[in-house]
Amino acid sequence: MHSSPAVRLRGVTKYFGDVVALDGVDLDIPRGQVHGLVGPNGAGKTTLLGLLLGLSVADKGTLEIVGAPVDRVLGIPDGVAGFVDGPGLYPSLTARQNLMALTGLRGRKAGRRQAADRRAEVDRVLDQVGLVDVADERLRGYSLGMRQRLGLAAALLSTPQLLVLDEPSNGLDPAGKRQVFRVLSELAAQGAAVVISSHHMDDLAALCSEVTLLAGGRVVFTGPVGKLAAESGRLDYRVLTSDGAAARHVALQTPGIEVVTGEHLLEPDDEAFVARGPVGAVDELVTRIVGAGLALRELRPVVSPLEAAFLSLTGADDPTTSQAGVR
Ligand SMILES: Nc1ncnc2c1ncn2[C@@H]1O[C@H](COP(=O)(O)OP(=O)(O)OP(=O)(O)O)[C@@H](O)[C@H]1O
Repeated sequence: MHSSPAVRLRGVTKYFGDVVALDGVDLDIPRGQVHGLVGPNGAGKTTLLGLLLGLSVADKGTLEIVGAPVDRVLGIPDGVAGFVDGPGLYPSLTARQNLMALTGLRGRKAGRRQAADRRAEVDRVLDQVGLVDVADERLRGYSLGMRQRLGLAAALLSTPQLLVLDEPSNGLDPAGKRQVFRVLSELAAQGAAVVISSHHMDDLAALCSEVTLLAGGRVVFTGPVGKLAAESGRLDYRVLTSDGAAARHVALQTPGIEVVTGEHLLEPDDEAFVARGPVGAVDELVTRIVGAGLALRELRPVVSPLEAAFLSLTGADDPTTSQAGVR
């Protein structure tokens, strides 16, 4: 077993001209987990992924990947695979030809390998990502989701200890997403670290054991998803009862509960209302509604706990902006 984390950053700073894209980032990402990077636009997520992939170098600080210090030179560190801005593959070749070409390149580095071994490896990764049936079609005709899967297959060829992906579910249908998530989870279960960046809170909640929240180039939070959700002081719940007016009155009398108004939060003529408060106050509200002889027909978070934490920690949790999370 390896004791070093998959990623260790200390004081990492990256400038683009006057812009500070990363500002003194300290971060440890353990092996054996899918780790999510989340944050508003321009937070520094892609910049961080680029450093892990050796696409750029830090201006200050130190970076260690799978136990080895990263020098200030461009180039993908040993044991790392992945891509940002889409996988760089040849559109005029088939999926299988692309992957064979990649194993050929690697073969040159690691000594010649038998063509049969390479073919078996290519078949293995094609099967993992569900592209066997279309493996002999040219990429030119591939959809975005198929290209994403092929990019993942290419990354898996090297059995990475650190896999880095930007929005891995882009373009994937629900079945494709499930398959890709299973592959990522299996890789993590085998001891690798998988670092993904995403704006999709549902995906992050489903896939990641830990997340790092970046804002303005700084780490605002890093740790288990459950802990992040708990940091969100207040949650918004849609409350539907047998008597909207009476329940609203009960809510207004319940300590810690605020009734959030705003047409954007509800359907027109909706009997429901939105109650905002910490979990304990919402518990009390439910008890009071039932105690008042009203039937509670629905109680559901308006945004997921992860999204609520994101909004609160990045300072975007006023009612106007939280409507972005309302479906
Ligand atoms: N090549 C570049 N040249 C100049 N500025 C850059 C460059 N790359 C990133 N930046 C700037 O650095 C900051 C961080 O950008 P980055 O792309 O890392 O954010 P992000 O969190 O990935 O955002 P998004 O969610 O929009 O993809 C932004 O202010 C961005 O404009």
